[in-house]
Amino acid sequence: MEGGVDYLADERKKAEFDVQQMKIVWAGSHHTFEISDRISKLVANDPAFSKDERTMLPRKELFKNTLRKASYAWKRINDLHLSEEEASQLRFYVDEPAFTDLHWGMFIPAIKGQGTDEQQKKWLPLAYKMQIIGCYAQTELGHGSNVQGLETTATFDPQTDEFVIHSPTLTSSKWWPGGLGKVSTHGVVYARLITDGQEHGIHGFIVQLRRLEDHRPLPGIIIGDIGMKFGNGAYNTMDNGVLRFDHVRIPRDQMLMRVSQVTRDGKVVQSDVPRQLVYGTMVYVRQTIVQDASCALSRAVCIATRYSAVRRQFGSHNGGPETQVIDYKTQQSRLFPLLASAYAFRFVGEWLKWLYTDVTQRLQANDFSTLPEAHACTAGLKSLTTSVTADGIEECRKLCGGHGYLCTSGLPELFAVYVPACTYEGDNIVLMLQVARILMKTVSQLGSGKLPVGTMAYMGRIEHLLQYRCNVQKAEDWLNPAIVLEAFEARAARMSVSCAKKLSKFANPEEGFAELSADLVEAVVAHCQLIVVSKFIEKLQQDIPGKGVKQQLKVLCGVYYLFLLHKHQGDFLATSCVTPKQASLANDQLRVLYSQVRPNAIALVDAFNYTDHFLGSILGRYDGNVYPKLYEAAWKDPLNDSVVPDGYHQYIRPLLKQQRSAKL
Ligand SMILES: CCCCCCCC/C=C\CCCCCCC/C=C/C(=O)SCCNC(=O)CCNC(=O)[C@H](O)C(C)(C)COP(=O)(O)OP(=O)(O)OC[C@H]1O[C@@H](n2cnc3c(N)ncnc32)[C@H](O)[C@@H]1OP(=O)(O)O
Ligand SMILES: Cc1cc2nc3c(=O)[nH]c(=O)nc-3n(C[C@H](O)[C@H](O)[C@H](O)COP(=O)(O)OP(=O)(O)OC[C@H]3O[C@@H](n4cnc5c(N)ncnc54)[C@H](O)[C@@H]3O)c2cc1C
Repeated sequence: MEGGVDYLADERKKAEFDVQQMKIVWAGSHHTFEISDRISKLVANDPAFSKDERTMLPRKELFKNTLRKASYAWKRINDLHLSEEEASQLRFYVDEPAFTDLHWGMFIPAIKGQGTDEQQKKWLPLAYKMQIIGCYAQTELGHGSNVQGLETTATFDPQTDEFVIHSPTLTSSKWWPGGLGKVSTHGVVYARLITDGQEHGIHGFIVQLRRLEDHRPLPGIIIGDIGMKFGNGAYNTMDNGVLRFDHVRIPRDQMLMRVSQVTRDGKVVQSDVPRQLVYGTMVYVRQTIVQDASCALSRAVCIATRYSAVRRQFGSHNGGPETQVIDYKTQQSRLFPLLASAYAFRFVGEWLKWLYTDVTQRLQANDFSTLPEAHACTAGLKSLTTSVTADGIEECRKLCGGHGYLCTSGLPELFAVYVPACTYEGDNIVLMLQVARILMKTVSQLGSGKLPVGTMAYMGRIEHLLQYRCNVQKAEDWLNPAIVLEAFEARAARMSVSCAKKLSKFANPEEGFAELSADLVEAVVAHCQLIVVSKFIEKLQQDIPGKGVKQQLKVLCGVYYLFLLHKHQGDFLATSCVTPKQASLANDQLRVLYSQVRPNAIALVDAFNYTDHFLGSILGRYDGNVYPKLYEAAWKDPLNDSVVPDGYHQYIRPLLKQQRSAKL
């Protein structure tokens, strides 16, 4: 509590579980909880990190303010000797998109993943100390999704042992990289490698963009910001940039050479590392985006849940209080599945982080066998979780009625910052189609004796899944995880097999794939939902201490999968995985679970342990003191600086005068 009366105290008393233990489950461990709790408070209590008025600042001031915060954050990180984990928590809780996200989140990982040991030794210490600041310059004006279509060229000049980086067309201008527009001194620039007149595909190059002395662009380089983006404040704190090269020369050893090398005489040598590792940074970031989805969704859900308990509308009896809107079943059926999804994404994000760490360790030992699984899981889950989260934030805004539309609710800015996650790091549909290719390949190999592995292993039981009949007889049967898993597996397998059968009728598989792409995306959604459900169920098999904690998670898990079953009952019925009667029983059980969530709802969002600073929402205040604070905030709007607005004499008075004389 941050002082004063707690208007949600009665709600908190209803909790049937140990909230402190749930906070630890949410954080992942005691250790992460301790760090995130300490650092979030450190940020919240430091006025230099205040977020007030961010949505009202003009772009230049907003950007300068972000620079100030980023530089102050760096000072705090050094003064307090924060570890890497603490530093990244600090940047997270400062909660303002900035060039540092790209420097730490993409530039450094690109060098780590694609640079040789020597290159890492040379560049990483400079980057770690922020003596250089980097961005990830891949997307161009003409191409983003189609990476092979990038036009920037890197032509090897054997005379000088240099690459010549060039933007041959307007559409080859780099366009979008965050941190590029006004800050980065360097970039990992993706370009078409050309040696001896021959093309060798897309590779990354470390290119210095600005002079370290005065920050001016180096000769042959044009850089700027691409302009205002969606929303007030929001992602406009980021300098997404445009960049053009006019025959800019860099030394040969600035091509990232872990995947392929160019020798002194211009020969291209492939190492035994797969080519796809050039895309490795995207796999890394997609994995962090899945973790971030649970943060963004939980944040919106926390706001909507607290406000739904404060807000009362209709239903007063004999002058008593009106009904809290959270008690309306329609409110619960919109809000609680999102609450459950936030927890589900938390656990699948945790698992994905494990998978990524495992793949990285294998890659270091030259074992590339799990790379396709990592690509499929990161691409599919990034798509699924960001789409649900973006829609979920908007649903939370609607759940807060009119006040949700105010900037002071925090929801408009959260939405504006979050929605591009459906596009960056791979457009969600484009990524789903990548997973579809892998799914179809898996189905086509089923007869060959090659057993599917990892998250596709269930396909290995295809005969059984095609014959499966669900044996749910009463609503409570839907609480049995084994029954649920089989139903989700059968649905996903049948949808994939159905697509594969249709595909096989096309003489040209590429044409068939294009024609069936909408159906394929639906099959991929079913496959990805199965992954999330199965990881939630796996989580429940762990030892989870704390009174009532596991029980609450079971309820949320049930809400998550039964909501999906209800929402996608068309899929389940069309594939004969469940009967109409069983679908109806699932919905009956879902209603029972909603009533079990209700008394715990506030405690379940308290378990996210968000400070009021981080939430940035009057509606989501911990103490529920919404109305006086909304009233107070309105008066701080610059429009209320004067009683009579600027422009009155120019525009309003003449209008009123003209109407008066017309009447007379
Ligand atoms: C308010 C809060 C603010 C503060 C928040 C702080 C906390 C934030 C935390 C997290 C958020 C992170 C924020 C990030 C900021 C955003 C920055 C954005 C950056 C970008 O957008 S960078 C640019 C990203 N671009 C893309 O993603 C492009 C998408 N396109 C592609 O990936 C590819 O081109 C393609 C895969 C779609 C197609 O490529 P290509 O034609 O070459 O390939 P195919 O022929 O289809 O496939 C060939 C072969 O390769 C396999 N493959 C493809 N990709 C991969 C991969 N990545 N890894 C491994 N393998 C891959 C594919 O399966 C094929 O295999 P087979 O040959 O069939 O076996
Ligand atoms: C806020 C933000 C930050 C970004 N930061 C960076 C950065 O730091 N560095 C960087 O390099 N890039 C960055 N990007 C660029 C981003 O990665 C691309 O915008 C993204 O990969 C999508 O590519 P695109 O813009 O080419 O979309 P397009 O591919 O042009 O998509 C347009 C439409 O076409 C559809 N489509 C495209 N291809 C297919 C297909 N094969 N089949 C079916 N439908 C298809 C898409 O689904 C979409 O509906 C950023 C973008 C944003 C919005």
